[in-house]
Amino acid sequence: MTKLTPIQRLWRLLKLYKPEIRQIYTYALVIGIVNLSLPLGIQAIINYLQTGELSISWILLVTIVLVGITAAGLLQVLQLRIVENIQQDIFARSAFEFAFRLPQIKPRELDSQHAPELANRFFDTMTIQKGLPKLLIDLSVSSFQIIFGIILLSVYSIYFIALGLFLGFALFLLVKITGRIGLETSIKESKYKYNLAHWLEEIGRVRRTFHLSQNQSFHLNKSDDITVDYITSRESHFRVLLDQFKSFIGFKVFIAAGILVVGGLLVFNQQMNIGQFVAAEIVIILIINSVEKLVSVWDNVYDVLTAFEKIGFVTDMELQDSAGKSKINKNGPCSIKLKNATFHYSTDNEPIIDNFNSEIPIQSRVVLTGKTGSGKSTLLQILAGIINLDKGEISINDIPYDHLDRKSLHQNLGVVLASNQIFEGTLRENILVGRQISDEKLMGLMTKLEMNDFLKSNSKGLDLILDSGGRRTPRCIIQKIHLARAICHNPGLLLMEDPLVNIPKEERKSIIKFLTDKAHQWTLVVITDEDDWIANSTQIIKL
Ligand SMILES: Nc1ncnc2c1ncn2[C@@H]1O[C@H](COP(=O)(O)OP(=O)(O)OP(=O)(O)O)[C@@H](O)[C@H]1O
Repeated sequence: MTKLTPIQRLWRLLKLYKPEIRQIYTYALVIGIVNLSLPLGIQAIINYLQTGELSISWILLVTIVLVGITAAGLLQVLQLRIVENIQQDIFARSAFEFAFRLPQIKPRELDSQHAPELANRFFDTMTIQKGLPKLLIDLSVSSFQIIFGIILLSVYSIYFIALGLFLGFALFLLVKITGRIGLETSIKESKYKYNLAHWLEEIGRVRRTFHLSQNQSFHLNKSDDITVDYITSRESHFRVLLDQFKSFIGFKVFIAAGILVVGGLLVFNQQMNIGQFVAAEIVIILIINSVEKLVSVWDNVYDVLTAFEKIGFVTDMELQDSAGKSKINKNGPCSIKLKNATFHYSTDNEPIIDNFNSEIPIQSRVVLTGKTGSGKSTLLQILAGIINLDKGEISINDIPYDHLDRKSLHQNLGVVLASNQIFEGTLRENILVGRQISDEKLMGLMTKLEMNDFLKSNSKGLDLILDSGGRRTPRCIIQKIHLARAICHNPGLLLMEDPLVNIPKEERKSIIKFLTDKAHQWTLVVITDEDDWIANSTQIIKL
């Protein structure tokens, strides 16, 4: 997939809001024209005043100028409303994009990434939200103001056209020369900002370790290193901004000098009256203010483009495809075949699973063993359809995984992973994860898993709120929640990674008996080296 540039990403987003942006720009155009009514009105008013008479025309002109200013203000209010709608929409889009994508990203994409850290990039949605009004309103209003101002000035004198052209060309050069380097330095600065946020999260995650080894100041030194990198790159970016600002001061002086000299000479030579001179001065001030706005918006342009780059890193990650159309029956029994299965991680050259063959009949009770690092967890993820083989074939009920509708596989699958999978939510939510199962059935299952004492010990029952990672929940209960989650929907295939290590020995036997009972039609594959599991197994696979 070809990687989009930040500017292409910006265009792609703006295209979604074409009608709204067209409205914003139409209003900007009208505002640009209406704003010129001020200098023109003042010019006419001065001319009238010079006649020494107060007339109806004078009152009419003052009224027109005031109506013009009010109309421009009202149009700006409308612009703000449209931009606010776009901002809210961007937030909602981004929230769903992240929530949808994070669980679906191909494991290969995450081989060298820490998935929770990727969520930090969501905060750049706010940078886009905040930057967009400046980009859409300030940029449009300022640009039209400059264009119309120069057109109006050119009516007064041909010299002003030259001045306008010079200004336009100089601005173009400024953007061309400093734009790319500005974006590069901004992206670099942002990289260190994320590195630091990630490191601070790591300190928070293992805070006890750092608390106990505070004397070593290791965490402070590392924070210091990243902060120095950030400040150095921020300084380079700031220098680009500063260069742009300095160039602007040069333009400002040049333009002011030009208009004062040219305007003054035109008045002396009676090619321009005082009213026109004052009007031209006001137009110039409007132009200079607009240029100033453009320069200050530029910082936002970098921020917004950088934010697109950062968010794009996540949204570019490939998602797991649903693959084929063949479905397996919900709650139906499952047999599995592996033929010359081969897999290697992108960070390793050697395959972890190399030409592996195996057959697992329906209702098997399989124990998966092998020394550490032999690839047991990897094989479990292959069986679950989480990671795809490089070579060879894996099939379930004789349907190759390539042709299998992954959704139907996941509906018929129960998985217990070794890692903690408790999220912040109620006990019920943690077990069901969106499945529709009655409380009565759930309570029956929890009795089987000997969780009644725990349920009785808290007054909230299934509505008990668990912390992220189940910080205040006993490890034994966490493991039982994982188990309940895996079997509550009576799957056809049950894959488990050391599912009972934290459960007291005396309870393990009865849970193993329950899980391996012939009454359950699931096919069970468990990574373990415990004798009780082996004693109840029908097949042992050694890696
Ligand atoms: N996401 C990954 N990216 C790169 N290498 C990985 C990844 N996950 C595992 N590995 C490597 O693959 C090898 C097999 O890992 P795996 O976890 O499958 O083995 P295991 O038999 O389950 O080990 P253990 O019994 O210690 O849990 C190890 O060398 C491990 O370092």
